[in-house]
Amino acid sequence: MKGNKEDLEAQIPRLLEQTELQQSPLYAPLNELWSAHQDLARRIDRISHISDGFQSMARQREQSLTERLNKQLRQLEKVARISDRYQNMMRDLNEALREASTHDALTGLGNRRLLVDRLKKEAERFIRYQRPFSIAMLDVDHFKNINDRYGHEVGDGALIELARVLDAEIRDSDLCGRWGGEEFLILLPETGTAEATLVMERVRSAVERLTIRVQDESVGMTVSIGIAQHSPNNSYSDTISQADHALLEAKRGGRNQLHTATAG
Ligand SMILES: Nc1nc2c(ncn2[C@@H]2O[C@H](COP(=O)(O)OP(=O)(O)OP(=O)(O)O)[C@@H](O)[C@H]2O)c(=O)[nH]1
Repeated sequence: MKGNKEDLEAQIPRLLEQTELQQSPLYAPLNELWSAHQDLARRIDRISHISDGFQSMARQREQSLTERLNKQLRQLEKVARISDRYQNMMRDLNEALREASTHDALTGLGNRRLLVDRLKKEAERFIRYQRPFSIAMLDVDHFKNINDRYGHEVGDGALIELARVLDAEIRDSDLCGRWGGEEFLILLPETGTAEATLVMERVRSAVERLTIRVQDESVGMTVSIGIAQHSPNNSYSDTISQADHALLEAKRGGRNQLHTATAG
């Protein structure tokens, strides 16, 4: 069919050019038919051109839409990554803030706020279940001398070492925190005076054995300790006061010793 069409398209113009055929009655209708055919072919050509253009435009639009979507997707992924990182940072920051608000920066032990919090809970437990607990107040003897003689930095180092020993000597269920300066508080849950005295004597003796090296010198320290058992009708701060008074007695008694508050 294709071959025939090509033949005809070559043949007809050739026939129409032959002057001797122009006399034929078929000449005029053939000429007219040929012009109409050519007109139609030109129009079909134009339409297919337009359609091609339209298709490539649609393809381009489709491509640029895909590109735009991919770009947006990449941006969203980036935002999600940043948001993940931001959330992790916030979590770490919260954790650091929580740690800073409940722990002492120098020794790493719990601070006064954490101790008070635990003391309140222990006092509530006492009211509900009558579970005994004791408090030991501990103060470094003549600590000022260490600072004055070796400097504040050595004093800081001594407090860090002391905190390590205190923490190592108590039980997991006990809580040792820095009450302030060179004063520490140890909370002993489920513990009456007799048992608290045994634990704290162990602590006192461990501190006595502790020495810190300052150049060629070995520097030692001792602690005085006041113990009080929480009792009915007392608030937790009453018990702290009793332990404080007992500590004062231990200092008065010559330091490096324990004193236990009388019940009441
Ligand atoms: N290096 C250092 N020293 C501290 C810190 N907190 C408190 N001190 C010092 O601890 C010393 C406490 O001195 P005092 O209250 O006179 O008591 P002390 O010398 O321990 O004597 P007694 O308690 O009576 O045995 C002061 O010199 C404070 O400056 C600290 O974080 N680092």
